Amino acid sequence: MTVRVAVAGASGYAGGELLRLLSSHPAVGIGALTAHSSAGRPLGTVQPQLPEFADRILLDTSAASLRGHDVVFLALPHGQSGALAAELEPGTLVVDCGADFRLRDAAAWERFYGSAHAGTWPYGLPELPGARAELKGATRIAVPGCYPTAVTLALFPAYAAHLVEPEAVIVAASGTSGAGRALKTHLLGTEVMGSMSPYGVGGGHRHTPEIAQNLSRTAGADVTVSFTPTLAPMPRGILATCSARLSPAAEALAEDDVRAVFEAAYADRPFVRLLPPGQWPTTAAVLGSNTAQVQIAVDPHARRLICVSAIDNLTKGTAGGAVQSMNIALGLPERLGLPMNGVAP
Ligand SMILES: NC(=O)C1=CN([C@@H]2O[C@H](COP(=O)(O)OP(=O)(O)OC[C@H]3O[C@@H](n4cnc5c(N)ncnc54)[C@H](OP(=O)(O)O)[C@@H]3O)[C@@H](O)[C@H]2O)C=CC1
Ligand SMILES: CC(=O)N[C@@H](CCC(=O)OP(=O)(O)O)C(=O)O
Repeated sequence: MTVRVAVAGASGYAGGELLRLLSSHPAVGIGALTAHSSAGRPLGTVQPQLPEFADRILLDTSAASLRGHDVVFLALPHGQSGALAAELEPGTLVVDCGADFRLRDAAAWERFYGSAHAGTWPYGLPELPGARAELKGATRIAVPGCYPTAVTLALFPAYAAHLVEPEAVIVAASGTSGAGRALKTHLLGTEVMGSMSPYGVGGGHRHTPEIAQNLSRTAGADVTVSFTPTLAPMPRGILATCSARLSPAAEALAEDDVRAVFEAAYADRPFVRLLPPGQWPTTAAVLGSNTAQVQIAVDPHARRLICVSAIDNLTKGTAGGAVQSMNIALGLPERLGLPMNGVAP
């Protein structure tokens, strides 16, 4: 079977990573590639790392150019997906890398994104308990944000097993590609090189409600999240350091017992790797791979559980996660076409 796939936003970072992965996916044939300001140009002029598609002319992003495919990936700025998806055939699988359909709470959407809520689609984080059943056969999928992917993978076992209190503190560093390709002053090389800086401090980042939604869904109770993102001088990668107070019952557990809970939770999640004791996740080790590395520690003095994860924001954090969800939706093997190994050094 060949699945005919279109990529909208093929000139952007997420679109480029989708094409890198889809080009070696054995069940996929690449159809239309669309863009906005780069429409009319050959893809090779904006994605020189993809020689296989160098001569493909980027089309305008419209329903007309995207219709007639089995799968359409949308890698567009927030707010662009809803109207476009509504014009595509209901039987087409639409996988949206943007945020438009991630949140269930319309009020939270309006507060953090400042526009009308478009709706809610099945959430494309297959590792979350119950997610695979929801994704199988789905024709609309909302791919998670990159920080929510890193944080949720690190913390969900603790919330699923009620090891921690419903209040998490997260500090995460991201590479600059997380902000997309469009030129932004704070991402100029001279300002970003040799420096780390926080942003969205004080609960203002739009991924805060998405992280809370994932952890609350897992815990079956409201989880409050304090999330501080930071910008790191590297092109790709997220390192998320997450902690939560141990629940009274879990305080008596040895670290090995907590570890056993995480091992069980990740047992059938091929893209999550709990590292051996003493080894810590690094962004370098997951570069270009769809793997999330996780490590945990119990801090008995502070009575907190610390969970650290590393992902490549463009692979597991966007395009890889999107392809993984596509595989499940179409009934293909979850790992098909996805790299488990990274690029190093
Ligand atoms: N970067 C990341 O780590 C992650 C990104 N995402 C999401 O994926 C989506 C794409 O992000 P990313 O690739 O980083 O962004 P980029 O800025 O790199 O790319 C944006 C793409 O959208 C196109 N575009 C721009 N404006 C419009 C418009 N008005 N209408 C239609 N198309 C338009 C651009 O075309 P052109 O260049 O021709 O103008 C380009 O192809 C976003 O929703 C983002 O939030 C999700 C998770 C992580
Ligand atoms: C470093 C950086 O700027 N990162 C982006 C997150 C990227 C991401 O996951 O994106 P979406 O939710 O937009 O899909 C940010 O903080 O806005």
